Amino acid sequence: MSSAFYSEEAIAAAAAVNMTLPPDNDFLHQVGHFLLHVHGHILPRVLLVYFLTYSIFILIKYRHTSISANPRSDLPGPKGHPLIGNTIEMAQRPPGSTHQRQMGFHKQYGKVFSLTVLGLGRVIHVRDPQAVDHILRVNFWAYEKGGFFRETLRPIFGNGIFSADGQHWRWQRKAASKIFNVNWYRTYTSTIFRQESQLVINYFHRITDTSMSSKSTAIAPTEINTAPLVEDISVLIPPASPLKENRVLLDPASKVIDLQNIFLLFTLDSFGRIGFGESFGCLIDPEKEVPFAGAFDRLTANLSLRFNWPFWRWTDWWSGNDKKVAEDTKTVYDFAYKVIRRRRALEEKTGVEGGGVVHDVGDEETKKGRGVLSSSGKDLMQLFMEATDDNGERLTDDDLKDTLINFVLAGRDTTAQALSWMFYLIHRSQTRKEVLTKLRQEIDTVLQGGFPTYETVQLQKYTKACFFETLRLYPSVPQNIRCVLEDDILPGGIKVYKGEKVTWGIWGMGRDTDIWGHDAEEFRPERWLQGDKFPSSKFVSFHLGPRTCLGQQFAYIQAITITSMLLQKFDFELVDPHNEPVYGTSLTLPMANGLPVRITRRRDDLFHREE
Ligand code: HEM
Repeated sequence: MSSAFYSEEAIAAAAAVNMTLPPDNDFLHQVGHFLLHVHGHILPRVLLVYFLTYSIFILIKYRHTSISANPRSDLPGPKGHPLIGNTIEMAQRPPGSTHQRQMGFHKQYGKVFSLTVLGLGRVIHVRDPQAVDHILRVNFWAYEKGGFFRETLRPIFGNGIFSADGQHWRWQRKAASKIFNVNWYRTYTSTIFRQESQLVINYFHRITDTSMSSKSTAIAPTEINTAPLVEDISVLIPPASPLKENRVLLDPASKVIDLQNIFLLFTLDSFGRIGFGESFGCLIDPEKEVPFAGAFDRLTANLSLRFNWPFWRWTDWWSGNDKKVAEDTKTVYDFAYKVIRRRRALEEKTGVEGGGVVHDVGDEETKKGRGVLSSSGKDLMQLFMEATDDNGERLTDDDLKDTLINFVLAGRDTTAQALSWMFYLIHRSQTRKEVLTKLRQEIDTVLQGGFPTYETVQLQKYTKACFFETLRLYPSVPQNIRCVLEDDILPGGIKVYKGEKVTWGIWGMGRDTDIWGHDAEEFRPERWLQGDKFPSSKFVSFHLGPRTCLGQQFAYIQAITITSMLLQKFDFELVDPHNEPVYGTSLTLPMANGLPVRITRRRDDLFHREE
């Protein structure tokens, strides 16, 4: 048999097994040839044409936006590059420029503008208190933190309250709300703030009263009245470590210290005691590195960079940064688990949830009969270990770890940074001298040389106004973002679609003359004393609505306590009183180079108190 269609081999193979081949006709022949031809020549061309047409379509569609964002001609904003939108510009964040740049865009495009960034999609920037109120309060459930926020910040927030959404967030909020109450502030936290402020004062006395080297500034442990509660505190205090990179005592001879660093140590030690009953021991020797604090700082700074840089997984791997993040995460987690294990052991020993720890923090002042109430209270760890969720379940060790880390972030950096900006503002050359005079007058009048308590803090309206005025100009959380869960219309008629992001710059809103009047840029605490609403709803530094900051009172009691105690005893002089400190890149608003100040004993200390 011969055939034009079948090959010799095919015919031979069919004969060998007695198989009859289908008829060899022209039609089949032609179909076969056609397919071969298409496969060999035309198909790649068809695919190529399809690919080119599709690419041109994509290039035209996303000529100014990132590939993940739907083009919107109804929104103004800086033109982006094809396919990547504004990704490159947004990734460039030299210290001290991010918020000014956002303000510049608002000036150019108005109250709303939008950008597109790979990985984030369309990000709509709003600068209208009504729109922010709508997102955070009025239509709260149409917005969430979202997967992007959670994944980017997972190493630090885990599933804690800051990154949780929906039911998981609601439960955590409910449990924490019960804890942050007036009674807890009055009997427990206020006392700890006072005791920790006293440690700072002791350290400052050593600097002002002697000429010394940085070595001799360590406070002898016996002088510390931190009342460690769970047996041996030394297990938690990090072992002796090298001198810090960020020094506290910058120049012993001229008594220059980095005040921001001191405030960070103060809030961390206070939080250690309030959070789990044990000080981190930072104020024992402020010059020594505390591994937990170092790791924590690097982690927050590193993770905040990931927000606007979609390629961080690859670049971090390439630069080895992912290893640093992993190391720092481990240091932070190890510490948290150590605290939890100790509590679990106590729980087992006592048979009571959390070990039933109640701290007696009655201090020296009570013993000296200076009218300060003896205090006792449960720490956050105890309160969270007692709590149950809606199904009656207790928190797991992982939940507790996330809770602890979330609260350290909430309670440490925010207040310490706000305090630093406040001391800068009240002492800089541009601020009226009268502000510091009024502040001191109020402190002296209310306290009469005594110690602040929960009750006296409530009377210090001017001090509180200084704190809020600081947070208006230098909000500890300078920018915030939400993911749109369902299509919505913002006040002013701006449409937002599911999956898009909305963001608002708190830093810029605090300086907006449309919101705060012509003197918006001026530090004027008096603006808080005009009405009876304190704070006003246009002030979003503590957030609004159901996710409002839970620690607002905590923060100002702490800030007013240490401010009062320091200004009672010391004069502060900025090393550079004329220039604004540069802020650093982080989730919060640190001063990139700290706050160098010269300290001396207060010249007009009317109520000299024996320490
Ligand atoms: C000056 C000090 C502080 C400022 C400016 C501040 C500001 C804020 C802001 C803006 C938020 C909203 C974050 C968001 O959901 O995107 C927030 C939430 C929160 N803050 Fe503060 N905070 C301060 C101090 C504190 C302190 C000292 C604590 C606790 C010890 C605390 C506990 C919390 C908690 C638990 C939340 C989460 C609330 C929730 O999601 O339901 N904050 N804070």
